[in-house]
Amino acid sequence: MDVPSSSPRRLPPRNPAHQSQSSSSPPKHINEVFPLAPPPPLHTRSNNESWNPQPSSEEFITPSSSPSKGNTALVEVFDRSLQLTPSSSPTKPQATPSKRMLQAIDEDGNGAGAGVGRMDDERLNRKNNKENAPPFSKATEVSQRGNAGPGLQRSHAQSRRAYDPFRDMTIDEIEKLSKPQVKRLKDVAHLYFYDYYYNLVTYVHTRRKRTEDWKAQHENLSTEELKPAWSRFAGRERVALRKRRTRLRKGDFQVLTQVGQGGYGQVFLAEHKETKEVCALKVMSKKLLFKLDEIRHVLTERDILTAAKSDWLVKLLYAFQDEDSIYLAMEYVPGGDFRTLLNNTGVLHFNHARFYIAEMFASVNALHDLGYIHRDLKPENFLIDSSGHIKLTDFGLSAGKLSPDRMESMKMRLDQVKDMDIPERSTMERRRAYKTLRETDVNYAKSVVGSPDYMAPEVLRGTEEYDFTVDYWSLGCMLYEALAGYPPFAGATVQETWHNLKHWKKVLHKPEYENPNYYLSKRTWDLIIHLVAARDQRFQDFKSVQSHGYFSEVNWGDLRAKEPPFVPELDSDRDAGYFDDFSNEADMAKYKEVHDKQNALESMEERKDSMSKIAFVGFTFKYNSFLQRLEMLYRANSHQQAQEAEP
Ligand SMILES: Nc1ncnc2c1ncn2[C@@H]1O[C@H](COP(=O)(O)OP(=O)(O)OP(=O)(O)O)[C@@H](O)[C@H]1O
Repeated sequence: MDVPSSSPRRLPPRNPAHQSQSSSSPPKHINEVFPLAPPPPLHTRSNNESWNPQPSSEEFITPSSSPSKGNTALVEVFDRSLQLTPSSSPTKPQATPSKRMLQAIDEDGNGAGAGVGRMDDERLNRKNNKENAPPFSKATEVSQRGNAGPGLQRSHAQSRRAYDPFRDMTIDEIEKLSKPQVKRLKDVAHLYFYDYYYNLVTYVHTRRKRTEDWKAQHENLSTEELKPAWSRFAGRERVALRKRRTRLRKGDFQVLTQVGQGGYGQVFLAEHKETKEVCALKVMSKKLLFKLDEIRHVLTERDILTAAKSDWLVKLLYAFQDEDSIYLAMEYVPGGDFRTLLNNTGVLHFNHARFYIAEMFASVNALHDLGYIHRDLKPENFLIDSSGHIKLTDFGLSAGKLSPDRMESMKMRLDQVKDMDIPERSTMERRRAYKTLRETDVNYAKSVVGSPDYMAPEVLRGTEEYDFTVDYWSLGCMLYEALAGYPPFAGATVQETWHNLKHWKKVLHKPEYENPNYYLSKRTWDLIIHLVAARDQRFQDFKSVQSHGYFSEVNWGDLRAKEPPFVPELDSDRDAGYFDDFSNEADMAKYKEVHDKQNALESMEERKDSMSKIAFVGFTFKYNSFLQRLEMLYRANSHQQAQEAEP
């Protein structure tokens, strides 16, 4: 057996083949898998259609030039637009450029200097009105008419109280509205409009601010000096405008290397070509998702990633799609996963195991706080960040139920092994058998059905209701593995593992060690048997876990401040040395079953009818902290409205 190491900073071996990745030399095989797109075509438009330094009609929605005031005003704008309540006429702020400056700009008749055309106010207004048409037309119309009908004339507070969204609906319609899919689309629509308004308002605000700053900085220049400076400024603005109009595509990312292979696609280390932002880009084939009936799961994963504001959960930077694939660009977590750490260390020192299991509980609790159950936790889902702390990823199965195919397959396996004759095995035998199984059965870890080692029996059986404590079971199995060197139900073959799970009560034993210096303390075993336990014997909540004696040395309020046992040694933020080398045949062999299954599915006849665009509505996302704050404000606001409306 491996002797647990107590050296605090011994690092698991790295993968020298793909350490620091540079964007200039992507490995050849990656370009074959993921051909680099040509540079985006330059945006072409007429000379006249360029940025105009004059305040435009769309600026009326910028009530203040001070950012903090602007934010409050923004919420009011959203509030107003959502309520369709007329407010006092929006004021049109007057930018007051210095006379000399305007003179200098206007002198050549083209406004913004050589090469930069100028759109006259009227055309710009027309263009802006067109751009703003859908969300603003109603509100503008209302405020211009000054007579919005009895409902819309009420005061702000009155209209809030009197608003009943179900007023004119039939029972059928109300029922439809209560369905989860419809609720999700409603949330997506909300977010869409927030995003729309946020973009619109901040764009105008920052554009005005930039112009004002520029004017303030150039106040003392002579007329001759002003013209070229203005021309340069206008050029930069044109670039900013162009950028604003482009949608994210896979060609915007330079793939550096592959870092992961999942059941539905690959994960790449990638870099945004323009901003140089590094991310983990998860690419999933739409065809495969349809065929595996996994769309709901991927949408949930995107929803969770979007909602994740915790340091314990991997953050989503962007989500986008094209005809064939969907893309999740997540923060890149460079220290590899907990499986690699376990493989490299064998058995963990008891203090190190405590550190990791406490962090794993904290991350799983962050997911539970969002209202989701993971259901399929395994060491591969826990990533180690650059500081050595844990982050949870892969929320694909947190959608409610496993796919019917997978449930069927699991039930079949449980049924097949029920009468198997398994010899009694000692801890040592089981530890050795597990090691051999992992080493020889290269597909063990990546089986498409999933290795059942960590799954709670009620999830495997699929016949009864279950709750978030199924994740406690999985964490208990991981703690057992970290201390024993094998998960509690691991057998010498996969069938034996299924058999052990079926008879888990009989199979669960306290591990023994060859080295007499090692043993499981009473409190450690007590914790494990309250995690790997029947539903009614298991811990019922996170508080009970936290207050168990095993964690008495753990400061739950400040986990991330504690120095981790291992801190990855990274050459740069593009270092992929802690992940498998996907250009190495031996490393790739363990993904063979996944690839074969994916290829077989890909070549099956397509169900074009179901590949409808509607399935992925609301997938697109761009990380935006302000937007998230706004969403929270909106929720708080709705809550307040609901309370006000109560009799
Ligand atoms: N944000 C990230 N940073 C670094 N590596 C990552 C990141 N996300 C995923 N990976 C790597 O990619 C692997 C596969 O990712 P993930 O588990 O999300 O894919 P999946 O298709 O959902 O897998 P599964 O079939 O297990 O559900 C992970 O085990 C990990 O090694």
